[in-house]
Amino acid sequence: MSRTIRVGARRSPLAVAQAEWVASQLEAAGHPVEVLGVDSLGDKDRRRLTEIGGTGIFATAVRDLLHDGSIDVAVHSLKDLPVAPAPGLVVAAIPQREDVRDVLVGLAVEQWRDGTRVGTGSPRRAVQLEAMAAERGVRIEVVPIRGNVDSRFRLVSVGEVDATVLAAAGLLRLGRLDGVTTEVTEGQDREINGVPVSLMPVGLMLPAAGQGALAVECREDAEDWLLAALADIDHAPTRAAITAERSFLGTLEAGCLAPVGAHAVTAEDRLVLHAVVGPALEPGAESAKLGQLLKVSGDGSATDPASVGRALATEVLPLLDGNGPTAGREDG
Ligand SMILES: NCc1[nH]cc(CCC(=O)O)c1CC(=O)O
Repeated sequence: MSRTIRVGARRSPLAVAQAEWVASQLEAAGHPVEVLGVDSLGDKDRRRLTEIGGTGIFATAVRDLLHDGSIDVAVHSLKDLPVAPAPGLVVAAIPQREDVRDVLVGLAVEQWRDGTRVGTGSPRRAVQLEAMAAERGVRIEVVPIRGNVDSRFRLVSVGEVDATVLAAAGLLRLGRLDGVTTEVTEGQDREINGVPVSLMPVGLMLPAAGQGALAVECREDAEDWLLAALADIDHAPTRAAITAERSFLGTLEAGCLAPVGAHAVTAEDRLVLHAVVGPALEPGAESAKLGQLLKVSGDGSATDPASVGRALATEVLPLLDGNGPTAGREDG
């Protein structure tokens, strides 16, 4: 017997938009749905994520409601979800991924000079931004910022930083790239509220494992009709790609906030995984270790994506030489 599906997510504008999107998918399949917002510690605490400690702070509050039965389904950004499975819960659906790329918001790379201030709280983005700058012979200053999409945008508009990096998926889900997305090609500048934006090719800025994808989670003892409803919105190629990316991350034992980028693409029965591993580096710290930015690729069968991720990580581990991503943590 089916009934109204209660979908819970954090109360941030992006999390709510994501939950509404999942709700609309379920509604289209004929299921009545109700969306509930949940307050989480990660949203209330304004310190840097690297200071708060613990992984999955965004997921915990929503998961608590799954456990106590006040919601049936939780919607998370996959890239914020720890790799380790949550006891008693299952990721019952991974819907089709949104654009996986990052967007450069503000001053274009060609205009970066020594001392250009680029804001990001993400070690993954920081190491790649610094490498891009180094390639052009300039030293930028990476400024540790965080906050939601709108507040990060504002820091650029008011000149607090010259540029920042945001996930295209977040901007798209919030409708910020509406009307421009189909025309925006990589590197071609567009403007949002007078601020230039440009999609960064994955060859330049490798996204975080799981970026652009959602995890739709429920209790493992959920009723069959609910599991079936969620299975209907699962997207097998996205699940395979994410499985490879996360098994790479998990094998490196890098937290979800580590300076690691991973992006998998499936083509028929094959899966190709590209990854980048940076030195354990605090944003804003002196980055004399840029030579350690390691770019690797591997491929294998799309039917066993976890082993593709594991194999690539196993190749990388000896190269890290004790300087790899330890408890490095990432805000994006
Ligand atoms: N870490 C914050 C976060 N988690 C998910 C997204 C965007 C949506 C996505 O990547 O799926 C963002 C914002 C950002 O990185 O710009």
